Amino acid sequence: MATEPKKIIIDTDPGVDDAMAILLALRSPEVEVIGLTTIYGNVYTTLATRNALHLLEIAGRTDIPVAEGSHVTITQGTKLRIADFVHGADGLGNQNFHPPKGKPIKQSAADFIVEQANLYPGKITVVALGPLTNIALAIQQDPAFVKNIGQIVILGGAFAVNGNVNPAAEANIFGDPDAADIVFTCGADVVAVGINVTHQVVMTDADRDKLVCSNGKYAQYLCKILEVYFSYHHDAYSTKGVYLHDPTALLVAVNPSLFTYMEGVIRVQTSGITRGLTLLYNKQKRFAEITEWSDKPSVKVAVTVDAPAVVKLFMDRLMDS
Ligand SMILES: O=c1[nH]cnc2c1ncn2[C@@H]1O[C@H](CO)[C@@H](O)[C@H]1O
Repeated sequence: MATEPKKIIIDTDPGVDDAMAILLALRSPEVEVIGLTTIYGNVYTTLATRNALHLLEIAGRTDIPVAEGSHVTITQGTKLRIADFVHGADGLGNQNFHPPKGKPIKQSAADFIVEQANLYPGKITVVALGPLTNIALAIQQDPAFVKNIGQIVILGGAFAVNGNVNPAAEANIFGDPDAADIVFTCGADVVAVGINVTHQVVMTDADRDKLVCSNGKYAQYLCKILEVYFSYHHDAYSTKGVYLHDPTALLVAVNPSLFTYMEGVIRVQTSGITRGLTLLYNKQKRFAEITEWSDKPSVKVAVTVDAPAVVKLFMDRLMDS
């Protein structure tokens, strides 16, 4: 069974759970990480780039290029919502690591994504873990992109549940709703994993103790940066653990059969009090009138997850590193 690993680009705003997802990807033989692209969200883009380079140095994988992404939203907005209260001011649990030695490549994130999709038509999966600005830019930049890109896996949205920024909106979609609407309706093979799914995947305090006790190099690193993320969850959600948002979405690229999916058309609310709301039309009713969902392409949306299997895979791969 010598199947080629799937080539993935991780578009990321590291971020504690981004760090988890990146390290998990590097420990997953099913995928080959061919690049990291950066975006604002959990931190500003400049810091996201620095953290991406740092994580690759920790992992000994400085062969993987980092391309810096947009500093503004797709509508040139500069008033960004940064979730440093979830991850620490440095994005990685306030550890104040040394600056990385490496530098990002000259290409922008969107240019890199477009180039790779052209080089390997149908073969690249983008795993988008932050606001969708870079992906929307790639779509706008190259009319052939939606045909060339293999799949876009999106961590984002809150499907038929409350958001985590406010009751309407999930953080990544709220970060750039206009970009999200472009990506969801672009016609590419898109899979969305919302917080209705990731909130089922909890790494408990006991799991963290197991990581602490293991000799895994990546496990040890993660334990250093986890404190802020854990205490935020204890305060905000009264859970005895943290949500594994980004690693869960990454596992859609690694092993899609850990999830079940439905299909439908997703539109994003771009203004008003429900800005950032994701609304899935499941096509069960044929409406008499033309709607804003009519004639838009369908995407896949994760609906259930084998949460124990996801947590186990995450733990096993990080402890065995
Ligand atoms: O309460 C929150 N507010 C803002 N961002 C959050 C919160 N919890 C998690 N994340 C971040 O946003 C993505 C999931 O929506 C995750 O990447 C997580 O790191």
